[in-house]
Amino acid sequence: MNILDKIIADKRKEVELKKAVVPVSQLENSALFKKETISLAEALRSSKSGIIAEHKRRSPSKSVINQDLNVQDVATGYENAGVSGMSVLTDGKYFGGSLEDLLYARASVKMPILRKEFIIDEYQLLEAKAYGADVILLIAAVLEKAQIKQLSQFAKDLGLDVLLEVHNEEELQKSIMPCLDMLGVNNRNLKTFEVSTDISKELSEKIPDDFVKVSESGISSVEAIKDLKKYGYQGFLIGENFMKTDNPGQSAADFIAQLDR
Ligand SMILES: O=C(O)c1ccccc1NCC(=O)[C@H](O)[C@H](O)COP(=O)(O)O
Repeated sequence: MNILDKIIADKRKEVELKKAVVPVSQLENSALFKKETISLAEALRSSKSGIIAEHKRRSPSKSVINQDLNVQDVATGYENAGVSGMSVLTDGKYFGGSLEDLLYARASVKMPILRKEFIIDEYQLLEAKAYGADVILLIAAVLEKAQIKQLSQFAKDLGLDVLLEVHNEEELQKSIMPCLDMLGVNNRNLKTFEVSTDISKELSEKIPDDFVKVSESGISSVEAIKDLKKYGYQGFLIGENFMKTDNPGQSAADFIAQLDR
């Protein structure tokens, strides 16, 4: 079984357990559930940097990245640096994240926040809303076309933006549908961990212009972003490059200063 299949198998069990412990009504009655969301797609359309900076403690491909920081400091640092949005990994087993991380990030910043999770069930979208997310990720590699349609429509009904992630043309072709806001190309093959921004470049012309294009993973240089902008990308999801430093906010600020030069 590859890592993605393992993550999804665990996620199915986790979601069923959570449903038994925290009823939907509890999520719907939370204060944040009623909060208006902020659109990441809009922020990316109007923003110069387009950086979506991620909070990521560890990962299956890199093991530990940084376990010593608190999420509020990371979030505030990113916002002060001028990123367009933040991504918070909420998976515990493989990434060391949690829904509490999302809650603390939400309490610290006003910018759009993406719940970075392996979404397979509407329940997780209710959780995303209840814990303060503005955006959710759907991964085409683990969802049928009908599920993408159902989950993205449910997210839109909750006022959440939808970022749909693909890694090849087949995933892209099955995923193009109106209720998505952003189309992300993951430069990391989640089955082999191979990383190359060439896949973002290859798929760029096949993504219709009405979607905001986001390039995800393995981005560590300003030159890579300048290059990807030529292919129409407006969003750039960066995790490890900032999180591996002692001060991710400062690292993002230095990066954005170079982009502006
Ligand atoms: O990062 C991994 O190793 C990984 C493995 C399996 C599934 C997902 C994985 N990452 C999630 C992400 O999409 C990245 O955290 C995100 O795009 C940022 O990537 P990076 O800038 O390379 O940290």
